[in-house]
Order: sequence, then structure tokens, then C-alpha cells
Amino acid sequence: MQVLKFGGTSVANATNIKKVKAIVEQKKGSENLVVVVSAFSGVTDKLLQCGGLALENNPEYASLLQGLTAQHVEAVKELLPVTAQSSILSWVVQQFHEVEDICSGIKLLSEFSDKTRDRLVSYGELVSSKIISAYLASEALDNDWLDARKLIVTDDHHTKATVNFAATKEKVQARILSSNKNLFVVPGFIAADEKGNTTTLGRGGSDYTAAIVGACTGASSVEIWTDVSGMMTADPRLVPNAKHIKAISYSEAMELSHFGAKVIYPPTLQPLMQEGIPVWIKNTFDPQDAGTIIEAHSHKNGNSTRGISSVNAIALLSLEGSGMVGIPGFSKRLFEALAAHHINVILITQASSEHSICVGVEEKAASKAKDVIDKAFAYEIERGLIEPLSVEKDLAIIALVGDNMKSHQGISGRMFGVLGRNGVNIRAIAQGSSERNISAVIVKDDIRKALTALHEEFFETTYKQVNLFVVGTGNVGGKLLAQLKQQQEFLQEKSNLQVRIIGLANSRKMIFAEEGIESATWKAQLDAGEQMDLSAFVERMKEKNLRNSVFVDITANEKVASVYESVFQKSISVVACNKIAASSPFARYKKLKDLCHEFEAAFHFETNVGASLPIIGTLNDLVRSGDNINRIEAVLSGTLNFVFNHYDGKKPFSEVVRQAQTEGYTEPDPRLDLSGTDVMRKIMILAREAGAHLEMSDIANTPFMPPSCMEGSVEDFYAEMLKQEDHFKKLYEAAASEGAKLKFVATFKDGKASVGLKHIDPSHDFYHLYGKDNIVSFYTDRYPEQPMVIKGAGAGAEVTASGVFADIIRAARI
Ligand SMILES: NC(=O)c1ccc[n+]([C@@H]2O[C@H](COP(=O)([O-])OP(=O)(O)OC[C@H]3O[C@@H](n4cnc5c(N)ncnc54)[C@H](O)[C@@H]3O)[C@@H](O)[C@H]2O)c1
Ligand SMILES: N[C@@H](CCO)C(=O)O
Repeated sequence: MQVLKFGGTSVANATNIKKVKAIVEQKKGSENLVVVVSAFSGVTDKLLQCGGLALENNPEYASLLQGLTAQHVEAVKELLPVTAQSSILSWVVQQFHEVEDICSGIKLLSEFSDKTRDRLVSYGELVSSKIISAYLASEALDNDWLDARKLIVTDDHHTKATVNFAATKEKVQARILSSNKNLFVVPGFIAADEKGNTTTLGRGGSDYTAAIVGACTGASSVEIWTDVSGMMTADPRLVPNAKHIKAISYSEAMELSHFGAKVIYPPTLQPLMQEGIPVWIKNTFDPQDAGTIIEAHSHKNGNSTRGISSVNAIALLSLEGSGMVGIPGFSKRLFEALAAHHINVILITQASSEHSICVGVEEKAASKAKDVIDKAFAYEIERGLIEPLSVEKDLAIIALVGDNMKSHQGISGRMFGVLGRNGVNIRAIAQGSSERNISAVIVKDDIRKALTALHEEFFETTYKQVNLFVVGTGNVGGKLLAQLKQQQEFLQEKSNLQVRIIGLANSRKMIFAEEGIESATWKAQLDAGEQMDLSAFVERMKEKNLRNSVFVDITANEKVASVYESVFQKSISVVACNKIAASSPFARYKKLKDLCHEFEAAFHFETNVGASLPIIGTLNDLVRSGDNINRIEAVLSGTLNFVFNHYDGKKPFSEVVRQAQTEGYTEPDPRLDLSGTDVMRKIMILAREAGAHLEMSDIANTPFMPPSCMEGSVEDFYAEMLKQEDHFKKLYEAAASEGAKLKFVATFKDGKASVGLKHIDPSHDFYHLYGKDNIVSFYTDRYPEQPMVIKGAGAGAEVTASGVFADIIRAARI
């Protein structure tokens, strides 16, 4: 014996019912079949609506009923040959006359009791099952239609009756097992009490009918045919990468179904679980799909977790007070008060201090809960022994589920680690000793991020998604976008990273794309974007609340740098080639470092010094491994090194500077390079990373530019440099006459920093520093005489972009 249950969508119309027939036809032969069907989709609600309208004395119920009659008549006409239609048609019409009579009764008596409600809705299943039975018979699938009210015996708790299993088993076995028929059609959801009054089985009713019949007949399996291909590792509406679950244990299925995965209503599994009967979830619209098997033992799938469930609209009730400590009976009274008012408790936590008990309930029950609990504890509240109940709303529960979690340590560590790194605050936690479910209460706005991050951690071996919000599309930004485009596939394949740009902006425009901005056409998209508004950009990034978010600052702008604090507070990482934040007053630099620590976000700014040369990373490694930085000698300006390498007194100095700007080495404002400010920032950042509390005002800078060049606009700067050509020629000749080269050198020693132009003779390491290269020599305890030296291109859009890229990957890996 096999039991097949088809839900409302599977029998929504004639087309779908034909699919049901094909499935039954294909199954028939090897075993006897019981087909349990729901009402046509939407019919139960419409019947209840008719009752409601009748109660209000609203005559519109009659036209609603006409529509229902027509819908069923139409189905008969589409499914059955004309010769077989008349008797079933007159039966269907007769049933709706009865419904009309019931509605008239409701109207006349102004009464719509639960008993009448059950009677009224029963017509949905009665009519659908009769039509399907007649249709199957007309297709040579001879069958017996059985009235579930003559099979399933319940008490008289209308709308949610309790089954009398002993009496039901007797009837089911007598009617089905001793029949010589091999195909039965049974209406789901409905039953009758001992007096024969129609009752219904409550939520998940038709599944429950199938489970009852399956358990009473000792079926080999029960198949629940629905409109999805089985259970998923998470709600696919929230987690696009949710995966199909092939096999799952009863307990896991109940845990998953309890929260979110509404494929099956947990109590319906109970009778089958007791008998050890496997349950299949199959898709009527894709019958070839494997589906999910639910059975007694848990399958090892190489993963200790089976799925993640979630439930929204939760309120957390906290009862707190010193008066509770060590006194038995408080929790009993709390739960009694809730139970007496039918308030279902979804989650319970109590710390061992016994100072507070916290329970999660459906949000809609929260105000009633507050009322009844405050009343139940009025005596203690009045005497200050406990506080009035605190109620927090707008919460959700997420739960990691799996039978095999029991034998694995470290799962909760991973779970909370992932949530923490993504800025998801945990309001309450519950895990029973079965270790099958670890539940956490979080704010409901975090649910999508929490689910996707957990899913990625536990179920996606394919890739980790990194979501970028990039500000700045100039020289460096433009190159970064090109590099990201080029490397996207490589990263996904080789590093399991899917890097997507979700938000992109420059000083004029901003755009967002939920699934990632198409990198080939970013320019045109951005030009057509909305007007840039920095605070709106940051707000949108926060609202999106995506896991593994990284804010990438490729501007030289003060305002953009000023948002990092608030970005860290959302546990969003920052990658910056903008030097303003790291070179701002020490207190702010320190605050940013502390914040990123506190909120478990990354803060990477390797390109602030030496473009993509590994200078800051190396310095950090030296310090972390216990070395002391005693002295730093460096050439840190790509622009100045380029300029002094190319200037020989023949071509005007201003022209060489212009060339450095054209080739993309200078700051957006080249005066920052020429004044030495850029180098001051860099040596200060290195000193700070080495542990010194340095400010810009502590750094000695001997400028080589005539002050007149620094007045006015950038164009004035170029014009004035031309006028001052003699000054630059003299600087060059003074060095050349000694056989030396000009280098703008930065030094940090004994806690003091200085920058300035120096004559470098050929014996010095810095003499052979060509093009736009930078060089840094670290003199440390471990490198006392021969310094550790890092040398290479220190400016240029391409190399800087590659450094930013590397920082993004580092941020993604935390
Ligand atoms: N060029 C290099 O070799 C190099 C090396 C290391 C670091 N950097 C740093 O890279 C950063 C960018 O340099 P670049 O050469 O690409 O500059 P750029 O002038 O070419 O580009 C700056 C970008 O920032 C955008 N921007 C400016 N203000 C903004 C605002 N308020 N809101 C949104 N966007 C804004 C601009 O629209 C532009 O897209 C600078 O901080 C520079 O110090 C450059
Ligand atoms: N303008 C900078 C870019 C690298 O920080 C330089 O010339 O070194």
C-alpha cells in the first residue's frame, strides 16, 4: 500500500489534475494506492468567505457560491467525456445547493460556529475528491471513493479535532485493507466525531489525513505531492543558493519545518514516525525530480548540518529581577500564565544566574503576554522583586539544524563567528541537549544577511560572496574596475570568491545593483545613474545589509573618509587608498583601529604607502612577531622620485611635474606631492603602525618649493613653477656638482620624523632608485645594520589598483 497526497496547487485546475492522473497511472500496478486530495486551490478560503458574508447578511455570498459552482462544473466538463458528465455534474450542483442552505442558516441564525465552519469547508475536499475519482475512473483507473468522515474518527474539538487512532485504525483497515479494489480516492482534511458530525484536522490537514491512512494501513511509504521539489537547506526566497535536500531524518524535518520550511506541517509526521514509514516530498509539476525522503535514520552527507530555518515576527519577553534567584516556581508560573491564554512559546533561555528568564513568542501574542504575565506577577512587581515584563519586537529566529551536529564540536563557534563577523547581534540563544538545533534570536532586518552568511559557511563549498561598495572611479578606481572584471572568473574558480560590486559612485553619480554591477558597462551605467549623495550611498549600503560587505574608498576626499566610523559600526570592512583617515589626528586613527577591532571588520590601507608594495603588511608582521622598529629611511613619493629622476635642467621643471601627473603618479592635487605633505602622511602612517603616537605637526618638513608656487589654483602652480625655473635648476646643479642625485627622503628615528630634499651620493642605496620607484629601509632589533629593504614602483594607477584589489581579498578572507 502506498499513500499519495496531492495538495491544493496540484489540484488547482483541470490541467494540473491531468498531471495528477499521469502520476497515479504511472504508480499503479505494483502496490495498492490511496490518493488523498485537498480542495482545489483557494476554495477553502472562498467557502469561509461565503460563511463570513452570510453572517454579515451580505447577499454577495450567493454570487461567490455561483463562481465556486461554475469553477467545479468547468473542471468536470474539461476532465470527463460528455457521456460520463451528467451524474457527477448533478451531484456537484447538489453539493453547492447544500452549501447555499448552510449559508442561509448562518444568515438566519446570525451564527457561524466552529461546528458549522467545519461542515461548510468540508465541501471543498468532498467535491474535489469526487471529481478526481470520477475522472480517474473515466480514464480506466477504476477506484473506490471513500468518505473520510467514515474512516477517521475524532473528538468534537471543531477546526482542530484530535484523532481517535484506535477507532480510526479499525475503520480504515476494514474499509481499505479488506477491499478488493486497488485504488482509493479520499478527501483530505475532513473527519467526523463519534456522532458523525463533520470535523476538520487543523493546519496541514490533508497531509495529516495521508499520514493517518498510511499509519493505519502500514503503508510502504507516503508521498506528499506539492509544488516544490522537496525540502531545501534554507528558505529559497531569502537564500538564492539554497540547495535541495535529498534525505533527511524525521527529527530534522520536524525541526526544519517548525521554522520556515513549510513543506510539511511537523505534527503530521508523528504517526508515520512511530511506524517508521518513509515520507517522500515530490513535485507534481516535475515528477522526475528526485524529491526528498524523510525517514528514521539520519543520512551522512559530509556535512554535520542539514539546513537552516528561520521564523520572522518574533517578540522576546524577559522576566527579570533579583527576587527570582534561588526561588523555585517562577518559571512554572510564567509558563502557566502563557499556556492559560494559549500563547505558544517558541524559544526559552535562562542563564544560570537565574536572574532572568527569556522566552520567544509570536509577535502578535506579545501584548497579551505582557498583560497576563504582569498580572500573574503583580505581587512581586509591586514589591520591586521583579521588573515588569520587558517586551522586544521586530525580532526573528534563525536555527541551524542537523542530527549529526551532536558529534561535532565547533559548530556553534562557527555559527556565531560568522554572525559576529557580519555584524549580526545575537539577542538570545537556545540549544537543547539533543544538539539537533541551535537557535538564535536576531533583529528581523538582519535575517537575510544572517541566513545567507550561515548558508555560505555551512552549505556552499562553491564560493564566498564579497559585496563591494566602491567610491571613486578616477585613475585608480577605473583600473581597479578593469582588474576586477578580468579576475572575476579566476577568483571564483581558484579562490572560491565571488566578488560583486553592489554600489558604485564618483563625485557626480551613484548606482546600485542587487545582483552586482555589470563590470563591462559600468561607465555607461554610472553616467545614467542617480545624483551622488554620500550619506544616501552609505545608508543604502547599510540597508542592504549584505554579508561580507566592503566599503572601498578610492578618492582623496575628506568627507568620504569621514564615514568609516559609521561603516565599521555596521561591521562593514573598509579598504582605502585614500590616506586621509590613516593620517588624520592620532586620536581618530586610534578610534578607527579600535572600532574595526570591536566590530570585527577589516581596515586595510596598504596602498597608503608605496602603492602596492608590501610595506605596511611587512611592518605589521615585524611588530607582531616581536621586533622593534628603530629607524625608517625611505623615499616615499613616486611623483618626486620621478620628477628628480627626469629633471636635468634642460626641460622645464613644471613640464616634468606635468608628465608625472599625466602618467598618474601624483595626487589628484599635485601640490600635495610637491609640498612634501604626501610624504609626511606616509612616514607618519608607518611610524604609527610601528607604535609611535605621531601627529603631522611633529614632523619636520624642509620644503624645497618656492612659497609663491603654492598659492592659487593648480594651473597657477604650474605657471608659477615655470617662472621659478632658475630655482629648480640651482637645486639640480648643486647636487650634480657633487656627483649626487636629489631625493626627497623621509626619516623616522627615536620617535621623531622628518622629510626633505637630500643630496644622495652614489654610495647610498637610494642613489639607484629609478623611475617612480619607492624604497623603504627598516632598521630593527633583528635587522640592526643591514636593513630590511622593500623597493619597487611606488605610484601609478595600475599598481595602486592591484594593491587595493589585494586589500579587498584580504578583507574578504576574515
Ligand atoms: N595614483 C597613485 O599612484 C596612487 C597611489 C596610492 C594611493 N593613491 C590614492 O588613490 C586615491 C585616488 O587617486 P586617483 O588618482 O584615482 O584620483 P582621481 O582624481 O583620478 O579620482 C578620484 C575619484 O574620486 C571621486 N570622488 C572625489 N570626491 C568624491 C566624493 N566626495 N564622493 C564620491 N566620489 C568622489 C572622483 O569623482 C573620482 O572618481 C587618492 O587618495 C590617492 O592618494 C593613488
Ligand atoms: N602621489 C603619490 C601616489 C602614491 O601614494 C606618489 O606620488 O607617491
